[in-house]
Amino acid sequence: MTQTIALNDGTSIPTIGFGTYPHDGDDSAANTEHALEVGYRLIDTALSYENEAEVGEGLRRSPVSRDEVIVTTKVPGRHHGYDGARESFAASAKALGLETIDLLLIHWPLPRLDKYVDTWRALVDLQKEGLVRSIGVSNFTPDHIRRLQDATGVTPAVNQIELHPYFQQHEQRAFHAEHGIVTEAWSPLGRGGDLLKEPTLVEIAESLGVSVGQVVLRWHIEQGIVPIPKSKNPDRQRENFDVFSFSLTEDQIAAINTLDKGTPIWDQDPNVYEEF
Ligand SMILES: NC(=O)C1=CN([C@@H]2O[C@H](COP(=O)(O)OP(=O)(O)OC[C@H]3O[C@@H](n4cnc5c(N)ncnc54)[C@H](OP(=O)(O)O)[C@@H]3O)[C@@H](O)[C@H]2O)C=CC1
Ligand SMILES: O=C(O)C(=O)[C@@H](O)[C@H](O)C(=O)CO
Repeated sequence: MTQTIALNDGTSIPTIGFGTYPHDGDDSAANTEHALEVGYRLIDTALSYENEAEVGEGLRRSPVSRDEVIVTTKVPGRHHGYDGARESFAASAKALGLETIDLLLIHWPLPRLDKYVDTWRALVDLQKEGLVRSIGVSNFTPDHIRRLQDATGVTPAVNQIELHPYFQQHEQRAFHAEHGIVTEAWSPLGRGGDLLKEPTLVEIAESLGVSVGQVVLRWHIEQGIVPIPKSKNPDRQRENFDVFSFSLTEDQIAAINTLDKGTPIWDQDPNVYEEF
């Protein structure tokens, strides 16, 4: 059975999800279908990924029942504002072929536009209307989240942020813990780069007889962080989900915690980064 983590709105989500961007021209439908076969029950997409139709097709092809799957999508910068966010929801739902979306996030805050609070008001209403089950944000700093709370009284259920052993985001996570926000980790494997060759991780992986990727994902899960690894490779999709039959010791977690460089791998500061 899928392990889950509670959200602050009374629902829950699986402790690991499946990222779907980018699939490099591959068949997102086949990837989604295979991910469901492997056992993933949390699927991450976005209007901007331009693959919602294929993700929806994968859901329909799969024998896994719709109500077992949490489908996440996101409102991009070009749809910020109250009406824009509602239009974004409608476009995503249509593309996915779904009447309701399980988790809708604001993709980036784009503070210069100063529309993320109105965008949030739309998500709050969509949730009240039963069109969206849970609502959250992505790439929001504590200041951005405080503004949402002050304006609406509604705290996001989730904040999806870059998070891996090289960028551990301790302050942001402490803020989330204080406010009952679940942290989702994008690029949990550092996009398969140098992180997976890191000697400390290689040593831990060898001692446990698992892969470095599995160690990294287990590190997330053991700290209550929900990783959403992406893979277009069926074997790696399976490997990344196979992280529930071993655990890390406190010493191993402490050793991984020393790897934090304190800076993101990509130059995407949420205070200034704009993606439309
Ligand atoms: N909210 C946001 O702003 C953002 C959200 N996201 C979401 O997060 C998801 C994951 O992040 P992403 O940036 O893709 O990075 P990941 O850290 O998930 O890394 C994906 C890369 O690692 C490779 N890989 C996957 N599994 C393994 C493994 N076990 N061993 C070695 N290499 C592996 C993949 O290659 P291959 O496919 O060949 O296996 C791919 O190149 C995205 O798909 C998207 O859904 C991502 C960025 C920003
Ligand atoms: O993948 C996403 O969700 C994004 O927000 C992208 O911006 C991603 O970070 C990227 O590909 C940047 O080059």
